Amino acid sequence: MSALAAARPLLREETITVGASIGVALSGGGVLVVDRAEPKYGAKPRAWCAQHARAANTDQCWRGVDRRAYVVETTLDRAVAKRWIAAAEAHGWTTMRHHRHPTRDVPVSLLDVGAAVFEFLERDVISAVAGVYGLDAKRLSLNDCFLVKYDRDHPGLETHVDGSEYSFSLPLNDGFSGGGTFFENLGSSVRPRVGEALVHPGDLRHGGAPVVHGVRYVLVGFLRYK
Ligand SMILES: O=C(O)CCC(=O)C(=O)O
Ligand SMILES: [Fe+2]
Repeated sequence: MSALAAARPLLREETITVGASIGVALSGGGVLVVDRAEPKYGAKPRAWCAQHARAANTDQCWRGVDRRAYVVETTLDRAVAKRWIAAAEAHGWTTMRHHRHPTRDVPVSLLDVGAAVFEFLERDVISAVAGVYGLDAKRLSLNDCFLVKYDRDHPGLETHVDGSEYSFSLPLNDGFSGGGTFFENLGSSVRPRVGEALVHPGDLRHGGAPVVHGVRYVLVGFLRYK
């Protein structure tokens, strides 16, 4: 089944051409961009890179990668992201949950805003992962989901693989320098905008690039596919 057909139940059947890629209007209002180019060097149109992977090294990344990461648009806006950050700050953080690669985080399930976050993820992010990778959305389940805070005390996260089939991360703020998600195979970091989600196979080696100034908040989730 094609990526688009697999994602159809959650999509309006409108397609928008973005270079050689196809953007599909999500029922929630976002646009899912599905790259249809062959994963070979030079195949990706510049316009797509410029629009959807702006902060990455657009000449090198997203090309020649077998199992690629994607940036997709969501309906998350800054005001909502700010509420999620405030809820996490009100709750407090721990570094005890991820033993091998400790982040300073807090599980979304412990936050006041938990239900709204899960609804949003189901509607916008899990459906996008299914669409991008050609999966059955009903077989994707959220295994862990947490907010991470990076600052001078915890500037980044070493390169690693997640114990997930697919992972996603959504930036919740800007106004910091450095940061972003580093991908070993790209040799560079991707810094999506607030409102975009970065999605990738869990075993694509990546890390949290060190924040140089300011604070970076991200929402991270691990998906199982059964
Ligand atoms: O900070 C990031 O962008 C990556 C976080 C991450 O890889 C993780 O929490 O497993
Ligand atoms: Fe990770």
